[in-house]
Amino acid sequence: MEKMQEEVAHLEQPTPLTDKETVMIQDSWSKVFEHRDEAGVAILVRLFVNFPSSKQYFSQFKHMEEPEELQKCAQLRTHAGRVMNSLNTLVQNLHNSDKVASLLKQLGKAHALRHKVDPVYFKILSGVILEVLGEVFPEVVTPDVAAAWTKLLATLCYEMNVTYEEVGWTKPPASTG
Ligand code: HEM
Repeated sequence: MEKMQEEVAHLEQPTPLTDKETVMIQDSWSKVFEHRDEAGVAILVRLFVNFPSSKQYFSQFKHMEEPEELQKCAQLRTHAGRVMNSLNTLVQNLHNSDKVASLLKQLGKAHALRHKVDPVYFKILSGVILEVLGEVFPEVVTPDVAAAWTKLLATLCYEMNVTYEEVGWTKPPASTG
């Protein structure tokens, strides 16, 4: 049964990443990014299988259930590539806080205004990213590395919520689709 948090507004702002955390994120990401296609697809398939309501935004696979079928779907693979490339740009710019802020603002605006994605799914996806990376890259994602990633993803979720509030996001009425 799909369980998700109802409320992610008013998350606390995480403290800025330390230099050590930044280096741990960049080093671990470079290893993950060598396998970006498989890693990205594994993360998104896990999201859509474990949290089926997150498929509602994707016309091509919102009714698909089988992981093998989801894995082959072009729209899923395209979004997986976009997620991995956006995270790569974010990770490469961690020393430039203005750039990080503008990347996250752009991401939040597009998902709030164009795709109308409920911000709760950023929190859910963050958990899935940590889970899958920990399983697939256990030597890379040590507890300290996982803690640094947890902080980065919490920052992403916090900034999504700030942007969603700024653009006046309101939850659309529940769909039966
Ligand atoms: C780390 C989190 C995420 C990143 C980096 C990301 C990145 C992107 C990018 C770069 C695009 C294409 C450019 C654009 O339209 O802005 C996109 C499109 C989209 N995203 Fe995300 N996304 C994330 C999370 C999510 C989540 C959690 C959902 C919904 C559950 C979602 C749903 C969509 C949809 C529906 C589109 C349009 C897809 C299409 O046109 O085929 N995204 N995303």
